[in-house]
Amino acid sequence: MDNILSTEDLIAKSHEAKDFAYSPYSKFRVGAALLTRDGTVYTGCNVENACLALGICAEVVTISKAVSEGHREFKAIAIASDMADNFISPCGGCRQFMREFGLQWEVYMSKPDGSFLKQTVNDLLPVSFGPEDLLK
Ligand SMILES: O=c1ccn([C@H]2C[C@H](O)[C@@H](CO)O2)c(=O)[nH]1
Ligand SMILES: [Zn+2]
Repeated sequence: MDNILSTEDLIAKSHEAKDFAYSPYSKFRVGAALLTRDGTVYTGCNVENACLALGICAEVVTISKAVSEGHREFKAIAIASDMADNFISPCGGCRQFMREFGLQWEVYMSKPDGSFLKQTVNDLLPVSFGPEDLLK
């Protein structure tokens, strides 16, 4: 990432977003902060439901907020949870959701102390199926 917003600031925003998590069933709070290529930042959190299967992940909420406001080109997404010992890692569904919008953007998986693990979407979902396979 370059001059737009520091990695540390994007991660901090993902931890702030975690405060809005609606997770009464799992009690597992997740926040995300997404940086678009034009420098706009969107945040989101997981949103669970009494019909448990309807819960949605923080990453899907956040990417959907951006796409629904016209953004499809992303530089990075930061993800936050309360786990002190593990970096929060996106589920398989979220990896596919990210992959829809490219393979070479960055995913920062963080801990509450701000430490992080950086991977590209392609690192997290190699040999993937994507829009290029359908939109020929
Ligand atoms: O990367 C992740 C992992 C889990 N969750 C949510 C889904 C569910 O609400 C709760 C427990 O799995 O955490 C996310 O939002 N993102
Ligand atoms: Zn997920």
